[in-house]
Amino acid sequence: MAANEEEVFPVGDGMCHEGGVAPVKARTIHELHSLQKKKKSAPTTPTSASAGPFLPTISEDELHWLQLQSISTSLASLTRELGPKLVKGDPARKVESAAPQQQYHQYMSPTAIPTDTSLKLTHVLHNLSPAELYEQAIKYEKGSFVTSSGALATLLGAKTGRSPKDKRVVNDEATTQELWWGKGSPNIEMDEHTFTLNRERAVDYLNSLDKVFVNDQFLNWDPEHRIKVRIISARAYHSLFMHNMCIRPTPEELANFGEPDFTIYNAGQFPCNRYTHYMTSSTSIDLNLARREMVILGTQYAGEMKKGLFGVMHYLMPKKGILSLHSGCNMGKDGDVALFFGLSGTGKTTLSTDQNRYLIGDDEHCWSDNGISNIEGGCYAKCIDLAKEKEPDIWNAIKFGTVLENVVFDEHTREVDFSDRSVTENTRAAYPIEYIPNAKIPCVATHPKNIILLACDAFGVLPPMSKLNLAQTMYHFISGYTALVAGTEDGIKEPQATFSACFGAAFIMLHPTRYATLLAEKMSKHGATGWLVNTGWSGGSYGVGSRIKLNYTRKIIDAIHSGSLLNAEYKKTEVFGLEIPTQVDGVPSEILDPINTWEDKEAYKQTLLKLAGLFKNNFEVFADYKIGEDGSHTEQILAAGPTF
Ligand SMILES: Nc1ncnc2c1ncn2[C@@H]1O[C@H](COP(=O)(O)OP(=O)(O)OP(=O)(O)O)[C@@H](O)[C@H]1O
Ligand SMILES: O=C([O-])CC(=O)C(=O)O
Ligand SMILES: [Ca+2]
Ligand SMILES: [Mn+2]
Repeated sequence: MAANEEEVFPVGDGMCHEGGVAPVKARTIHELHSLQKKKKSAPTTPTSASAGPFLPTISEDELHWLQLQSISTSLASLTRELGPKLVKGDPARKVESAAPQQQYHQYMSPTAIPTDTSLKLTHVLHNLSPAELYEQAIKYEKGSFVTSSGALATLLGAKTGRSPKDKRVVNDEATTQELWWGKGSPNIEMDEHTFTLNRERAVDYLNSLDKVFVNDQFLNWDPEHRIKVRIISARAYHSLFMHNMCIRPTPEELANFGEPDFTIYNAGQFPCNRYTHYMTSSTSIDLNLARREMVILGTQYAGEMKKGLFGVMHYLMPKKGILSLHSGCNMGKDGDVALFFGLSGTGKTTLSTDQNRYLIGDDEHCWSDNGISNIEGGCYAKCIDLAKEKEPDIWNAIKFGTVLENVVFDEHTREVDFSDRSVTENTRAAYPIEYIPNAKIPCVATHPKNIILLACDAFGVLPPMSKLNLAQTMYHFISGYTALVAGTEDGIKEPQATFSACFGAAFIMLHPTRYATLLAEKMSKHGATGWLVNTGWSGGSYGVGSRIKLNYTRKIIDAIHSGSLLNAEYKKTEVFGLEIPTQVDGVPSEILDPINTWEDKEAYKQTLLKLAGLFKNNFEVFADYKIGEDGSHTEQILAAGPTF
C-alpha cells in the first residue's frame, strides 16, 4: 500500500510497467486531472488577442478585473459605497481564486468603511458554458438530473408558472405619464422607495452567497436596436435558462460588452418581506424603468426573467416606432414571412416550428422598418404530451444543453414521460434556437405577408380558420381572445375563456391602442393579410368536443402560406361575420364550419351568442379610445366585431 494514496501513477521509477503502457506524466490524481483541462477553451471566455481592432490591448487579467469591477458595481448596495468583493471562479476550486483576490485590494478605496459583507468574498461564475452549468446544477441543486437524451431536468420549486399579480412597476414622474395604468393594465404600481427596499433585500441575499451566476447577453437580433442585458442569479438553472433564451455573445462581443443596458437581480429563492408596502404575497417581481433594473424575490420560475425582459422591450421599442410582438415567426423557401400571434398555449411555438420553413423565432419579435427580428436566442416549448411523430423538431431539440422544467422521468433509464402531470401541466423545454435544424441565423426576416392570429377556443364555436380584413384583424388583435390553457399562469387548472389585449396584456407597458396603431400602420404599408385560426375545440365545447387535430391545423397553415386561399371561395359566418373557406387541402370540409361538427345545433347557437357577448363586453372599454392616426381606424374597428 502506497503511503500517499494519490500517487496512483508512479513515474520514472525504472520499473517495468504493467502491460507495457507508457508512463503517465503525473504524480497525483490532481496533477492527472490538471492535464484534462485545456485553458481558455471555454466558448465565452474572451481573449485579448481576438478582442477586435478597437479594443485597447489589455491583458486577460485586466479584462477579467474590469468585468469583475463592473459586476461588483451592479451588485452594490444603494446605501454603501462599494460593491461586494468578487472573485472569479467556482469556490470549490480554491487555487484559482488567489490572484484576483489580491488584485481587488489594489482597487479598493482606502477610505471605504468596511462592513461584514465587505469582509467576505463572493465568487462569480460569469457566462459559464452549458457543460459547466450542468455540473453546478447537478452538484448543488436538488432535482437536477441528466435525462436519457442529454437534457438537464430541473425542478423549479413552488412556482411552476408566472405570477402576474405579484408584478410591480415603479410609478415615477416619467412612467406615470408614459405607461398604461389602471383597470385592465398589467402594471401594478409601487414607489421608488419600496423598489429600493426590495432591491436591497435581493442584493444582500445575493452578496451573502458564496457564489452567484452572471450572464452578460443580448436581446434583439437587429443590431441597430440590440439591448445588452445582465442577469445575476443564484442558480445554475437560471443561468442555463437565460444562456439558452437570450442571444449568446461571441468571445469578442463579451470582451467588448462594457456596461449592461438592463440588469436583473434574481433572488428567487428568497421571499420578499410581506410587511413591505405594496406586497401582497411572498413573491415580488419589480421593474424600475428609470434604473433599468428588475428584482425577483420569492419565485424561481425562470419565465419571469424571460417575460420581464419582454416587458422592457414593450416599453423601449414603441418609443422608436418599433412594434414589439408576442408572436412566433417563420419564413418560406421563397422568403414569404408569417407571424403567429396568440396567448400562451395557442400554438406559437408548435406552428412556427415547421419542417418546411425557416424558423425566425417562437415567441417574441420586433417589427421595425428593417423588417422582423427575433428578440431572443432560444425557444421555450410546452412539452406536455409531446410526441416525436407530431413535433419532431421540438422532440429532437431536447438534447444536451436543453433545460427541461418539471418533467417526470424513469428513475433508472432517465427516459422522460411527457404525459406525466405529477409536478405540473406546464412542463417546458428551453433550448437555443440553433437546436432547430432549419432555424435562420441571424434571426431576422423581411416584412410579413401573413398575420395569423391564433385562438384556442374552448367554446368550440370559432371556425378552424377564417380570413380577416384589416379592421377585423385589428378587432381580434385588440381583443386577444383565447381559452387559457392550464398551468402557464399560476392557479389556472382548467381552460378558461380570457381576453388579453394585443395577445399579451400581461407584458405590454403602454396602452393597447399604441401597439394596435403601429400594427395597423405596418400592415397597411406592407400589405399583409390577417387570418384567424382556432387551434382549440371542435364538435362542442371543452368537455364535449375535442381539440382540433394538430395535423389539420398544420394543413390550414400550409394553405395560408401557399397563398392558395387568397382567391378561394368563402362564405360569411353569422354573428362574427368571419369569411370561411369552403375547402382546404387535407382538411375535411365539414369541419370548416363549426356548426356541422356540433350534434346539438341549438347549443351551438347559444354558445356562439354567449361568446359574442363576452367579446362585446370586453371591447366596451376600447370604444372610447382613438386608434390610428387621428383615430381614423376607430369606427371601422368597432364595426368589425360581432353583430347580434
Ligand atoms: N391543433 C393544434 N394546434 C396547435 N397546437 C396544438 C394543437 N393541438 C394540440 N396542440 C398543443 O398545444 C400546445 C401549444 O403550445 P405552444 O408551446 O405552441 O404554445 P405557445 O403559443 O408557444 O405558448 P407560450 O407563449 O406559452 O410559449 C402544444 O403542446 C401542442 O402540442
Ligand atoms: O411566459 C411564460 O411563462 C410562458 C410564455 O411564453 C407565455 O406565457 O406566454
Ligand atoms: Ca412558446
Ligand atoms: Mn409566450
